[in-house]
Amino acid sequence: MQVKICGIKSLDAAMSAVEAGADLIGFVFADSKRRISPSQAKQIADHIPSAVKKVGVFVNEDAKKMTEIAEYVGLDFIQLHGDETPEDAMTLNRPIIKAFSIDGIFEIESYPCDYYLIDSPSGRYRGGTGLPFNWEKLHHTPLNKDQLILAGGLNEENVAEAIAIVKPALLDVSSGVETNGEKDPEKMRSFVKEAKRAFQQLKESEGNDNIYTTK
Ligand SMILES: O=C(O)c1ccccc1N[C@@H]1O[C@H](COP(=O)(O)O)[C@@H](O)[C@H]1O
Repeated sequence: MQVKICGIKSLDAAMSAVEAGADLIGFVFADSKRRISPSQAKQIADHIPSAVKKVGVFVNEDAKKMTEIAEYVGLDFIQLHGDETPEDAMTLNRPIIKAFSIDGIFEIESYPCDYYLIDSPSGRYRGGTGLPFNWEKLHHTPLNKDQLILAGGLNEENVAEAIAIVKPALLDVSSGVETNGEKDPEKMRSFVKEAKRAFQQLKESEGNDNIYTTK
């Protein structure tokens, strides 16, 4: 299981996310209090080890512009967080993360993407609401867990329960690792530590279940 820390706006925040153990970091290029320009993102991205993947978050952006920004910044993934059509996604030059609201997951079927990100319904902006949804709703959805990213209001207190219920391949967090609107190094460390601990515990319990059921 991997952790993405989204809404990175400064080199300090990016380095703290890397030190905390984030596997991916996200830059928001959409209407948001976390919006960053492509040139600011490039200055940060140039200092990030290549093992940490860089994700650009877009909302209903022109496909040609997304491709240009991805090339310029050196993005590893494009995250589509709006109403982008499958045709839009197919023209892009990077692996795709497609965000769906928990209220719109019926649209997931056959969308051409590498990961499905399930988020809470939009608030003022299309994402980054800091609000969790009822994770049990995902139990009734036949999704490939290897492609599933869970987002929406995750934090150090609720992440273990979220992992136990949803068992996603990847977690995405933004608001839950901030204090007064800025990324908080201590919260990022605690979040990643707790997420990895909970995942390890889940793996061990599933391993034990397997041993038990094969006896
Ligand atoms: O973070 C934002 O401001 C944002 C704005 C527009 C689209 C997506 C955005 N972020 C994504 O929102 C979710 C959940 O964030 P949170 O943990 O609830 O704050 C996550 O996928 C971010 O990538």
